[in-house]
Formats: sequence, C-alpha cells, structure tokens
Amino acid sequence: MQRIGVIGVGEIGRALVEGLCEGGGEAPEVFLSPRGARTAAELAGRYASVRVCADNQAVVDSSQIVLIAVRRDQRHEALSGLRVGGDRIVVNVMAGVRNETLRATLDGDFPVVRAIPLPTVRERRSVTVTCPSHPVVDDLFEQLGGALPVPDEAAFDVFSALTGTLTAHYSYLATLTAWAGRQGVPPSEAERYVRSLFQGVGRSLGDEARALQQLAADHETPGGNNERIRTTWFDAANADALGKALDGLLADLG
Ligand SMILES: NC(=O)C1=CN([C@@H]2O[C@H](COP(=O)(O)OP(=O)(O)OC[C@H]3O[C@@H](n4cnc5c(N)ncnc54)[C@H](OP(=O)(O)O)[C@@H]3O)[C@@H](O)[C@H]2O)C=CC1
Repeated sequence: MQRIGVIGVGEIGRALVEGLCEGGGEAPEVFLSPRGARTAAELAGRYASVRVCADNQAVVDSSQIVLIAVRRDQRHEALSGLRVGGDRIVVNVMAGVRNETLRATLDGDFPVVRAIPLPTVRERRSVTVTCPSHPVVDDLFEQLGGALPVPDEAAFDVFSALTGTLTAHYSYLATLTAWAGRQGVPPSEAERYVRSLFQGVGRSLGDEARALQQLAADHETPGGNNERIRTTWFDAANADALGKALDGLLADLG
C-alpha cells in the first residue's frame, strides 16, 4: 500500500486526497499535516486510510511520497528544519517555487519533483505536468488522470503559463452572456444557453482523434457566422496580444 503525506491541506491538498481515496482500487494510506485542521479532520473522518499527524515532521516520517501543498509564502514556516530521508520523494506543487529553492528549505538529500495538479484531480481527470520525470510520481498522477513529464523547468514554466489562461476563458463566457443580456435576453436564459454551447465544446475536446484546428474547421461553415466572428474578432492582432501576454507571464515565471 502506498504511503502518501500531504503538508498543506487546503484547496488542492483536499482535491488530491479525494482523488486518491475515491479511485476505486485500494486507497493509499494518507498522512495529513495538522494545519487546515477542519479539512484534515473532515478527510480523516471520511476515509479510513487517512489520518492527521501531530506535526509536519511526522508527515514526512510516515510517508514515501510527501506532497508539499502550502502557499509559497507559507513554505518557510511549514518546512524549515524538516528532515527528509533519501528514501522519500518530495512533490512540489507550489506555484512559483523551483525545485532547488524547495530543496534548500528542507534538510536532506532526496528527489524533488515539481507538479501542477489541477482541482480536477478530485475526479481523476487532470493531466498533471511533472518535472523531472520520476516513475513513482508519474505513476501517482497517472491514477489521477494522467502524467505529462517534461525534461526541465523551462518547459514546465510554459505549461504553468497555460494554466494562467483558465479564468480568462470563464470571463469570455461571462462577457458573451452579458452581451446577450444587453440585447434584452434574460440573464438566466443567456447563461443557460452559453453554458450548454460550451459544454459541447468541452465534450468535443475529449475527441483526441481530431486536432484542435480540425475541430475548429468541423464547427465552421465557409462564409458562415463562426468564421465571421473568428476572423473579425479573434484576428491576428488579438492572437498576437494573447501571445504577448503569455510571453510576459513566462518571462516573470523564469
Ligand atoms: N488551488 C489550486 O488549484 C492549485 C494550487 N496549487 C498550489 O498549491 C498550494 C496551495 O494552494 P491552495 O490549496 O489553493 O491554498 P490554500 O490556502 O487553500 O491551502 C494552503 C493550506 O496550507 C496550510 N498551511 C499553512 N501553513 C501551514 C503550515 N505551517 N504547515 C502545514 N500546513 C500549513 C493552510 O492551513 P490553514 O488553513 O490552517 O492556514 C491551508 O490548509 C499553493 O502553493 C498553490 O500555488 C497548485 C496547483 C493548483
């Protein structure tokens, strides 16, 4: 049975535990840090294989894989002075913290793997980028929807930048809904319709046999409405502005 520790039982820590414990197979043993006490107690109450440790050192001592899921600015308080044996694997899910930076905060010589789990690990539907590849860690994320190992942190940063585009997507949908509202459509109807349209997009994306450009072409009639909006609004200048925003983000991540 796997033994997995989680230091930082907040939003993403909880999603990871839920995904691991509800997979259908044998649930791993999970050791939680005491902070985030309410969530930790709730998870320990819900799953027989989850327990809350007395302190963060006890999490490390009990686990083969230790997931570090505190916020970046909480890491010194959470981690300074913790001793980590060479037979442990540390998984760094903190945004903006390089593996070497994390290693310097902890005491020991052990493998560190950086990862970007998304909240959909809860349903085992997140493809998680990892760096560097480690068979044990990649296998863990395979259980949660898939692992996508990348060779270095420069490549990792590119994927991190992509995760920064999610809320713009929701805002785009909200903007469409607001526009329909200004045309006199009741907001609830506009929102219902926009959600339905884009849930269809989500389902199409599951069809990995078709490339993204092909999906776009398949949804577009030559000279039709979709082509008109794509070429008049999402034109070269707009695509370039998006590329520049991502360039800026990537430069700041590096
Ligand atoms: N949310 C997301 O979708 C994703 C988040 N991440 C990364 O994961 C990390 C956590 O994010 P998120 O879950 O959103 O943040 P939260 O604030 O929800 O969770 C942080 C948790 O860390 C706990 N904590 C604080 N100090 C300590 C300590 N000294 N020892 C142990 N635990 C401590 C907090 O406990 P308390 O409540 O008691 O303060 C809280 O439960 C961040 O670094 C973020 O970049 C990565 C991928 C996705």
